[in-house]
Formats: sequence, structure tokens, C-alpha cells
Amino acid sequence: MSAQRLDARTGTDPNAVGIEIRDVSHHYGGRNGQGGVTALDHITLDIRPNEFHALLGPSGCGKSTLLYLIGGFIPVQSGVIETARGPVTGPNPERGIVFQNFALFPWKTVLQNTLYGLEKLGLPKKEREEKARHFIDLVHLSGFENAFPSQLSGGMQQRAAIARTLAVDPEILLMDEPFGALDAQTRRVMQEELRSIWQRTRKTVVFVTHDVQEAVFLADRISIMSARPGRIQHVIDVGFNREPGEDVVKRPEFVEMGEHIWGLVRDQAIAATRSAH
Ligand SMILES: Nc1ncnc2c1ncn2[C@@H]1O[C@H](COP(=O)(O)OP(=O)(O)OP(=O)(O)O)[C@@H](O)[C@H]1O
Repeated sequence: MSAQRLDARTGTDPNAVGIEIRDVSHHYGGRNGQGGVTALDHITLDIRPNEFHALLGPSGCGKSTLLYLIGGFIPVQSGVIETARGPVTGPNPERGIVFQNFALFPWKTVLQNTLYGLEKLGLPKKEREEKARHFIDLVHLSGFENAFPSQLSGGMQQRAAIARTLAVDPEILLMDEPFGALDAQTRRVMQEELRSIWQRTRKTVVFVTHDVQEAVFLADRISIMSARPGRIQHVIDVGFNREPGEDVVKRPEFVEMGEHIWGLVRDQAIAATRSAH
């Protein structure tokens, strides 16, 4: 996961893998095909290796369901999700996830939280600590190694959660509205930091959001989902390069892209607010 592992010519992570999603539908509840909720309806999508891909859609359209299916946290009912390791049949260290509510162990310090996954990998103690400290540094939490989550702000807790997930070196990073619980300013700072972490690690990222600006700011490509039952309506290439440190939100292309995408999601957002879920 460290920057040294990036391919010198392409600046990409040669170990990153893509995700093939083929004709995936998902239904919650009901009996004998009757009742319940159809969350996803025939989703087909290719997530490319090394790309930052946003799933954008209104509340309840099935974004989290799709992410949890990719993560292997809920079983695939119909269709196939496949990575280089084969079909997804359950959770695997290949795929790390960051949740909205940080999901840190409250009784463990930042260092202990970051060490948690590494202990399971069976690395020698010295190597585990070095790795954990490397990722704590990467998310700018050096000096807070011995702090407990309750002693940290929301943004810091989410940085710790990102360090913990990155430390086990997943090939795919799944993020479920990770900044949704943060105030607007912290959110903006975290978006900038995440983009910069991604530029240094070049993992394949799937990032769930219902925020158009966030998707345009972070992603290389954006899949726009319809209101429930979720379908992929458009896949948009954001298509502009960002210079490190550049305040991209001021660029005319950024504003135009945001307006274009809002035009595509607006009707779905209205439909979602009118349907009970
Ligand atoms: N465990 C569950 N049991 C029954 N229905 C569920 C379950 N999880 C999700 N749903 C329903 O499936 C639909 C899709 O939910 P999901 O959380 O995937 O959407 P989402 O796009 O991530 O929403 P949000 O942006 O509000 O988090 C919703 O109507 C939701 O109520």
C-alpha cells in the first residue's frame, strides 16, 4: 500500500484489481417471491483496477446494498460479482470497508485499532507496529497513537478507521458514505485527504455517496443509480486531471460537471423523496 509499490511509469498499483458485477439483483424480505423490497434490479457494472469509482444515487436506492454485496457481507442472491480472486462468496481481506459511523473499537487506542487487522494476518510484532504507525502517519494522526476514539473528533475517528482498513493492505477499498456524519468543513478536508491518500496508494475504491459535489470531487467515474429498485442509469467519466494541491472546485469544468450530474440525478432524487422506504 505504500507509495514505493506504485508502478513508476503509470503511477498505478500493479496489484489493484477490478470488480465485475453481472446482472445482480437483490430482494429483502417477503415470502415465496411475494412482498418485501427489491433493492437492486439487474445491476451490471465494471469497476476498473486502480479507479476511484463513486456510486451516486438517492436515499434508499440500494447503494449500500451493492457495496455490502461487493464486500461479501450479504450473500449474492442472483447474478455474479467477481474479482481477480474469483466470485465473491463472503468477506475477504482483499476487500476492506470503511463505514459511516467509524466502527472503531471504543476500548482500543488508535494504535491498537490499527493493529487489530494486522494481528489477524500473523505478522511479526515489530513489522505490525511499523505498518500501523506508517498508516497512522499517512492519515495525519501521528501523536494520537495512544488516544481512545472518545478522545478524538469525528474527522479524526474516521481517519483512524481509514488507517485501520488500509493497514491490512486490501486490494479494494469500499467506503459507505464515510464522511456522512461529519460537519461540512471537516468533510471537505477529509475529501481532500482521501483523494491525496488515494493518489499515493492507488487502490481500487468504490465510494458510496448521495452528494453530487463529493462524487465529482473524488471520483474518476461515477455510476448514477435510479431510485429504488436501484438500477445503473449512467456511468459518467469525470475526466479531468487534478494537480496535487489544486482547489479543483473552482474550475469551470468542475462546476459544469456538477450541474450536468445534478441534471441526471434530480428526477431520481425527487422520485425517492416521494416513495416511502
Ligand atoms: N436488512 C434489510 N431488510 C429489509 N430492507 C432493507 C434492508 N437493508 C436495506 N433495505 C431496504 O433496501 C433499500 C435499499 O437500501 P440501501 O441501504 O441499500 O440504500 P442506500 O441507497 O444505501 O440508502 P441511503 O443512502 O439512505 O443509505 C431500502 O428501501 C431499504 O429500506
